[in-house]
Amino acid sequence: MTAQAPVLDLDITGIAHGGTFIARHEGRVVFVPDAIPGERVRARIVDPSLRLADARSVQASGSGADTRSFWRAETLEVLDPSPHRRPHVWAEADVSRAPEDRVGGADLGHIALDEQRVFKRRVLQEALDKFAGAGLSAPEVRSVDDGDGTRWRTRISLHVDAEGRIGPYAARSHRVIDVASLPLARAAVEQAAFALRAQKPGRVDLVESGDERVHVLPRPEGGRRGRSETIVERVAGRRFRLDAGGFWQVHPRAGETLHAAVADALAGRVDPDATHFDLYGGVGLFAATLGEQGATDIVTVESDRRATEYAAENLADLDAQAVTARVDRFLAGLPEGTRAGAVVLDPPRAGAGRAVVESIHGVDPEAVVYVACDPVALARDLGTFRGLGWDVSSLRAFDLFPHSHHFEAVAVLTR
Ligand SMILES: C[S@@+](CC[C@H](N)C(=O)[O-])C[C@H]1O[C@@H](n2cnc3c(N)ncnc32)[C@H](O)[C@@H]1O
Repeated sequence: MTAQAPVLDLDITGIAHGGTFIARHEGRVVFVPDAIPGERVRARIVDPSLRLADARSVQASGSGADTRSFWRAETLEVLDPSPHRRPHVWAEADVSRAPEDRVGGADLGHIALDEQRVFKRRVLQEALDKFAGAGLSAPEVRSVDDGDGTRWRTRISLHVDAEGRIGPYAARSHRVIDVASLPLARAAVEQAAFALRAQKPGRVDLVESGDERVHVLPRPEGGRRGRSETIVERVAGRRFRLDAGGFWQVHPRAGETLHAAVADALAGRVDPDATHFDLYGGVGLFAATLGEQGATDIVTVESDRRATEYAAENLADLDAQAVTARVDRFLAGLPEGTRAGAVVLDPPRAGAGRAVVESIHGVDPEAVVYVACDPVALARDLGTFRGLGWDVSSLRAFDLFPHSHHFEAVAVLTR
């Protein structure tokens, strides 16, 4: 018999973290992209090892051939569309194209913008309920401008394949797709992307800096990632110098939005005599916020040496120390009895983790301000803080990644 992937008609009942949606088939969870809760879709199961014969035997016996608790699928056709469905904001990601030809990176772009934010809030609420303990309410995920959610990406990565094709990858694949538009990219970034010629296979990053110049950073396969040129970003009147290829938030309003949220959280909580910590500090954005709020003794900790060097320069007018270290090791090495004023942390997607949360608890700060880019990691870490006696005194969320499942949250913890 020819192996053939099963096609099923599925009712979409929920949204999962990561930009896919949830259906159930005979009790098993099926993750389905390009769908919306309330819809009925025709979808093909894509787990490579699962073929029609296996699926039938699983269905017939209720056990046996496939023991995984979930399947993955791809939407072939929307049978009963949601009122929130829109033509995809990126034509090359639309459900009308073959699944393998749909670009990735805009996994909510088929949903009305306001409703995307409702779904993001739901994802945060479900993560809080599951991992952070009872009684926390997810806030509204607020828009940071009144636009249509396009033209915000100051940073994009394109890929170059062996045939010299340049473009984004297809969703959940490493196949380069030729596209006629990059609607989430800033206009100048899109223009620079379409002007690219003859790149070596690998990746090409494009970065629009605060002065609206676009920098092209080729990253050929096997090439060493060297230093790139220095760029300047501006937040609340302060200049931040950084490596063009180094970390900086992607949305042009992100720096101001998060700086303002952290400043609100810190207001009245900065004791000028205490030592304050900016953990996962990058080039010093929130160390500067601490300084603006009256901190006079600030330590910013970051594992990337280049970023720390820039942080030292960027914060030269403040009494700030920029340390290159892994946060877990840095905190574990603090002298016994160290006490902190406020701690700001902005970890990568994996979150801070139990050991770091316990170390922060150990320095007994006045307040902890947690800037999060992953709702599940945030919820886990909030659960750990709450288990140690901390309260979540405020939680805000910002839609800094329209048309994708990502967003940022800022939590304040006090005791
Ligand atoms: C989400 S970024 C935040 C950067 C900065 N707060 C900002 O807003 O520009 C996370 C930063 O943590 C750094 N990082 C990742 N893992 C780390 C670790 N274990 N210890 C210290 N820094 C780490 C990354 O290099 C990155 O600069």
